[in-house]
Amino acid sequence: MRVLVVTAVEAESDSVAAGLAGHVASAPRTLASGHALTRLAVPGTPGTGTPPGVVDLVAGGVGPAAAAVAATGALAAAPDAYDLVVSTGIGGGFAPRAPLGTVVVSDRIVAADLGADTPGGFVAVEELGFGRSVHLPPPGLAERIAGALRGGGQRHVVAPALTVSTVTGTAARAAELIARHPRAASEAMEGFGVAEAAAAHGVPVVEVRAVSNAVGPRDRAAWRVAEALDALRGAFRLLGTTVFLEDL
Ligand SMILES: O=C(O)c1cccc(C(=O)CC[C@H]2O[C@@H](n3cnc4c(=O)[nH]cnc43)[C@H](O)[C@@H]2O)c1
Repeated sequence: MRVLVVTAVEAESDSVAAGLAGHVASAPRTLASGHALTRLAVPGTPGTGTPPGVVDLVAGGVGPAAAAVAATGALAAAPDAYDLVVSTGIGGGFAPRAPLGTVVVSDRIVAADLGADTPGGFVAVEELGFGRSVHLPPPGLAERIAGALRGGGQRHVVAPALTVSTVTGTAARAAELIARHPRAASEAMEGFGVAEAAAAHGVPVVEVRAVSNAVGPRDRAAWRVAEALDALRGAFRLLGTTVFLEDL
């Protein structure tokens, strides 16, 4: 399978690369968007019929717009080159569903603040008649990814992944989001941007987040980024030997 993996920062894409055991990395090439794309050739498993895979990595920057630009740069540079796009990196977790270190696999990718604030509360963009705020991964993909993580003992949850442009910093905001999205497990800033680019190019998308902090009152001291990056590496180690080498 040919997979495009979009992260926000290099530390996240480095964790993904470290997890894809046995890969052979090419020298980075620069996309027209200015982003560096690194290609990993992931060997198949001889004698099992598992084909080799290709994973391209791009660190596109923080936020949905930057992520959309980077994903579009890679997708437009190689039309029909990808079977799947993955938005991944660290993210906030909604307690109690996603404690620190949990890997959240999206069954929905939601732009949680795309809409209008009104006296009656938030109105999503589709209710305003201007488009969409939800993208869905292919049926069954999140469960297949979860199966690979479960097999490797990685703590994980299949749930909606929220995308915001402003990191939640209060309990009230966290409560507002979970009231609108009761099953949500993660909050990050790039997923929906990557999903929009993938949809525009007709390529399936999924989001995979490793929880670095609790969504709620701002407490930077409580963030556990290194642990989350390690969980991300572990998740992609498992995915690189199973899901990423299968056909969608
Ligand atoms: O609150 C701060 O002072 C602060 C300082 C530096 C960076 C941040 C970020 O929020 C980094 C956002 C970056 O990390 C992802 N991320 C991780 N946890 C969350 C979260 O709880 N909510 C949203 N995004 C999160 C995100 O995808 C970005 O790439 C804050």
